[in-house]
Amino acid sequence: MSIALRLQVPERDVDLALDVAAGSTLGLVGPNGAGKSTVLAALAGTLRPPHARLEVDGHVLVDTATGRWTPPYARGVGLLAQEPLLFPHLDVVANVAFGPRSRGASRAEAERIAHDRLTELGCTDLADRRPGTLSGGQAARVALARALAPDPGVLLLDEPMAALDAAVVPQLRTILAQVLRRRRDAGRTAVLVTHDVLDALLLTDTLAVVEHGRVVDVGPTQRVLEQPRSVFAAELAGLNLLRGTATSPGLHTPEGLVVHASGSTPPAGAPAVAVLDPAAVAVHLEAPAGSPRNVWPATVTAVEPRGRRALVRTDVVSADVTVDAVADLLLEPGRRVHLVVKASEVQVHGL
Ligand SMILES: Nc1ncnc2c1ncn2[C@@H]1O[C@H](COP(=O)(O)OP(=O)(O)OP(=O)(O)O)[C@@H](O)[C@H]1O
Repeated sequence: MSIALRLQVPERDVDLALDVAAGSTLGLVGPNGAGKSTVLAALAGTLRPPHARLEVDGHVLVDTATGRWTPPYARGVGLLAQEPLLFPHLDVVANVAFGPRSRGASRAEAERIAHDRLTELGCTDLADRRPGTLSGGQAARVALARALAPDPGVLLLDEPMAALDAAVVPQLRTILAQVLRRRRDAGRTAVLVTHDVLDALLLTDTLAVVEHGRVVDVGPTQRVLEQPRSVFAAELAGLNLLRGTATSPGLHTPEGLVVHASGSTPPAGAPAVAVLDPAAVAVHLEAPAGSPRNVWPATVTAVEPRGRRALVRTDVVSADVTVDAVADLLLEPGRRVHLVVKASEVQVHGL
């Protein structure tokens, strides 16, 4: 099912358009308060936006210009929220059977569907349990089975793994990837809100970056993460991003930083971003003399240890260095340093 959404919610400063191809999974990423949940609520029908048009599979479900409004239950849209939200007084089968039952399936048919979904997700053994007796990971799988039971054309996933123990996340991610693959083959569509780069890479085909209620970048997930055009996507991918204006050797930032890059660059004067891996950034206390490389004076703002290495954040870009280097150079917030980066490690992309 394809989705075409135009959405304006002025009181939330949301004004955006999103298109999802049939059979694909769109990821939504962005800072807190950017508008991701607002998009899901508009798709699910739990929010009645002042200005919106929503087409699913060519059918107009919402059009505020004509007064058209399709209530949530008639949209063929399923939602998996962060919390499982299972009915505590019903056993697992009855929870999963609830959707098909309320859409008119007989009790036997709804239970058959519920058992099929539980089998698909490897949790038939939970069928007779009450939600209160399930672990977080088990409850998440049952909640997924319940969301899938009515076979929604569009599945909305609102950070489905955010509330889970880190230990069970990889398993649920694998299950979700299998489910989405099967649904994709049937032309079913999904929209996933996440803060996790692995979720984005493993579960989504297309990634949209939402900031301040606007889509600031959208495209194939790998492109959005590897050639980020927004600071948020760069951070998500663990990369540095500098915004500025393209020049013949690279880029100038509004703060006066000169960035030398290699490879093709956009025409001089065009708005552009420079992208570089923190592992390509060396930290020195003195500027190396006569270096043909990028040398940027910077001040350390934070040091984040990560095993044998540490991410040294500065007011310019971050550097990924060994913990030995942190100790030898006495790197700590406030320390003045010089960051050194080869031009061949910097890519400049037009915006
Ligand atoms: N029920 C509501 N009523 C009014 N404003 C809201 C409501 N929910 C969210 N907002 C506002 O709308 C804007 C977008 O919020 P939204 O929850 O959609 O962002 P988000 O990207 O999902 O954030 P998060 O990652 O924190 O969940 C924010 O300014 C928020 O304060």
